[in-house]
Amino acid sequence: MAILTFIGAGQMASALTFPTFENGHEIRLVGTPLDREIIDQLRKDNYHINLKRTLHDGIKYYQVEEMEEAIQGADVILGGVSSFGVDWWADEVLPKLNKDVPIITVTKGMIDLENGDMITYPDYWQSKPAGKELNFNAIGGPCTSYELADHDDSWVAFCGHDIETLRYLKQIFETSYYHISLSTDVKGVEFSVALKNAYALGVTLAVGLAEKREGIGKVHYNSQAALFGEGVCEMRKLLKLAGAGADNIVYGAGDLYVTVFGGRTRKIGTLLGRGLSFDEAMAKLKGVTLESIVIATRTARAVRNLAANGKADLKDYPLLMHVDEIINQGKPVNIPWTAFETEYVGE
Ligand SMILES: NC(=O)C1=CN([C@@H]2O[C@H](COP(=O)(O)OP(=O)(O)OC[C@H]3O[C@@H](n4cnc5c(N)ncnc54)[C@H](OP(=O)(O)O)[C@@H]3O)[C@@H](O)[C@H]2O)C=CC1
Ligand SMILES: O=C(CO)COP(=O)(O)O
Repeated sequence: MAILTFIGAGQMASALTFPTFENGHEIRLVGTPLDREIIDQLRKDNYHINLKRTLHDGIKYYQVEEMEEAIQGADVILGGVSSFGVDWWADEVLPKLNKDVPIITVTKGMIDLENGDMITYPDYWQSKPAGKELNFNAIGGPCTSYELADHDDSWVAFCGHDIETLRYLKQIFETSYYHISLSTDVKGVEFSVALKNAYALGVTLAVGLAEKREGIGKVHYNSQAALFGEGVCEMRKLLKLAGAGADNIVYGAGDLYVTVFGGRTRKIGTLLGRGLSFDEAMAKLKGVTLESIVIATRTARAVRNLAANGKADLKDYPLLMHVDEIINQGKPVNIPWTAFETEYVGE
């Protein structure tokens, strides 16, 4: 049995208590300053008010001021914040961690630098003085929290620089329904699953466009599939541009699929496709975790910066550029269909 301390009691970290608790480990779930109500309710009856599932009886719950007690004696630390909590995690959590205890984080995203370089969250945390000596690992791949809690079969990738640590983590987390590949290509896994959030917004514009034409609830798949194909194509190019292994597209494409059908990003793409302005759509979704906006903005900015230095061609990313125009320049949805067309002539 190992002692696992999860810091951040959002939906994904809380869903991961299912495989790990069922494997017989001691689970300590610590809330962020924003998770107070979640922890209060869990302490009463194990019910998670955002995940909308009852967690296993026996999990230990901690408010943020009890974090140090929860970290004492832990064998693994799991980071559960979203992109919006990355700096809180860097400032408030990293200084309390021990270099001999592996860390695994669920946060999907990346940070772009002024020169257009893109860095993963594990690399960002490692660049902090308190993170220098820590052993960061991360989870990527298609896995909605509520479906994991329901024991639907899920296949993800654990990535990190040390394969022995990854193997150790895998035997702690893996169950008959939570399947884990391992990869030391951290950039590849992390970028792939970060990018899917930008493109999930792009694909789900088609959901809203069909509803705008034919009424709410009307579904068409041709247009969604066309945007999905273009999205995967652009993600693959972006992986190469960022210096990451393009084979990792397998995790990003799977993640794009699940997010289009079951993720929160579907909500914003659909509203924009129906014709709401960006501000109207955001107002309707107040309180929903929408990382797609952050990732699309950062990715488009990185590509524009690289293009300005002759290292990228904006014409290779028409869907990303259009998503950026919609969310950052207030432009209406007008899918650039002809920009997706290609011509291939064999040898
Ligand atoms: N690796 C994987 O397999 C998967 C990863 N994910 C990713 O996991 C991450 C978390 O997702 P999920 O749990 O669903 O999201 P939630 O919104 O449920 O949880 C986010 C967590 O981050 C905290 N947080 C948000 N903003 C701040 C802040 N400014 N300071 C401190 N803490 C903050 C939240 O507090 P509060 O609850 O109050 O907002 C909460 O603890 C995301 O990056 C998501 O993309 C999602 C699915 C699968
Ligand atoms: O990352 C996810 C599934 O793998 C969930 O995506 P959303 O944040 O859009 O819900």
